[in-house]
Amino acid sequence: MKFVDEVEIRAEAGDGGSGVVSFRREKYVPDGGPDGGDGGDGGSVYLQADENLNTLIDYQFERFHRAERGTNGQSRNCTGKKGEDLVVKVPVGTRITDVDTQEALGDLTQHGQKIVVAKGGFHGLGNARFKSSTNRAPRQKTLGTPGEVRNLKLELMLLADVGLLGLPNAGKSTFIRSVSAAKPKVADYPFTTLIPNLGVVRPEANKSFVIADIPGLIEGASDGAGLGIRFLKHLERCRVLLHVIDVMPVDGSNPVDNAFAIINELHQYSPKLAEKPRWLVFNKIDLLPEDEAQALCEQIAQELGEEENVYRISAVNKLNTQPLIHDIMALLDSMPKEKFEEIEDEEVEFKWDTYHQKATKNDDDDWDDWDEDDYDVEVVYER
Ligand SMILES: Nc1nc2c(ncn2[C@@H]2O[C@H](COP(=O)(O)OP(=O)(O)OP(=O)(O)O)[C@@H](O)[C@H]2O)c(=O)[nH]1
Repeated sequence: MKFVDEVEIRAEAGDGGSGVVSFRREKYVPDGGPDGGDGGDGGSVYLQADENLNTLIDYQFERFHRAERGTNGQSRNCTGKKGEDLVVKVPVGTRITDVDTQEALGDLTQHGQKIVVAKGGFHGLGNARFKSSTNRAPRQKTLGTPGEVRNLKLELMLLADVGLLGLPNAGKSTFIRSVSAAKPKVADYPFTTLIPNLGVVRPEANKSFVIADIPGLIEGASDGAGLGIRFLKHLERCRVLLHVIDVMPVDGSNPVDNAFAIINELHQYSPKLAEKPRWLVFNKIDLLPEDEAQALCEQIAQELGEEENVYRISAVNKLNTQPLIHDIMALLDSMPKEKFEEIEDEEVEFKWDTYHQKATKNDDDDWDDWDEDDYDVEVVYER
């Protein structure tokens, strides 16, 4: 299972500076020779892995990355200045592909690893370079070459940092929509149409985390069918759970009973997930006057035996959501980072159950003439 963060950027290296034509002119030196200097090389664009980043989201807002061009040469044999390189930081695990040629340029798998994605142009030559015994006053020079320009696709496998729990209708999707800055792509879902809701939350520039709904926790996913187990394996690596509780369920049910139902299900479903830090998020507090909402949430939290890390929000109105996401970011920053390793897909066992031979073949038949129509092959696979 993969959550893929994907962005396209454009990397433009600097052009090389051109060489110049110039001659030495000094008093009392009548025929000063050529002194036109070379240009400077253009700067290149590099991508470098940085373990402090964990999504590519910043590059959705910042697509163009240009390195400096080299300056032209000058008289008195002065060489132009080399254009400054540009180093673009990306998270460890980023895969880079050239969009136009589909060429894979590489994977950045270690902190600090750096690759050049657009090479700076080469400098042009000044006329001093063309001086020879036969041509003492050359008027030749060359131009700098253009810097490389590439459209790049950056892809990153994401881990969900935060898992959302809650009954249907508690407001999980609304919450993800209201706090997220982008939606990563969900790839690889061959067996299901049940797509988890995902969002990248970006409390400030260069800081982000991934939040994921836990779909089907209640509706029988514990039988292990399809997505349930695979998704759960992925989520077992999230670092905090948010338990979203509807303070005013439309069906008139009791929020405490509802919360206990989720907690029980969680323990049954995945003891590993049940051990994660779990914060209570009371949602839809806009439906009640403030003091009533506060009293009700305190009472429910008390009945659940959870006094710490309790939040009251209205996902629809984005009320109090900012302090919550800042606290999550602070918690995640304080925890050690998990490295991404792709979780192996559940094995599908192929069982060749029936293999009927229709035609009778003699041992001396030529097996190269094997024709699959001669056989009635049935494949049964069991999960
Ligand atoms: N008044 C109010 N309504 C809300 C709030 N948050 C969500 N809702 C409403 O509650 C309903 C359910 O919200 P969803 O976000 O779809 O809930 P969900 O938990 O994702 O539900 P499932 O997708 O069924 O799991 C929608 O009609 C929302 O508009 C809120 O803060 N205040």
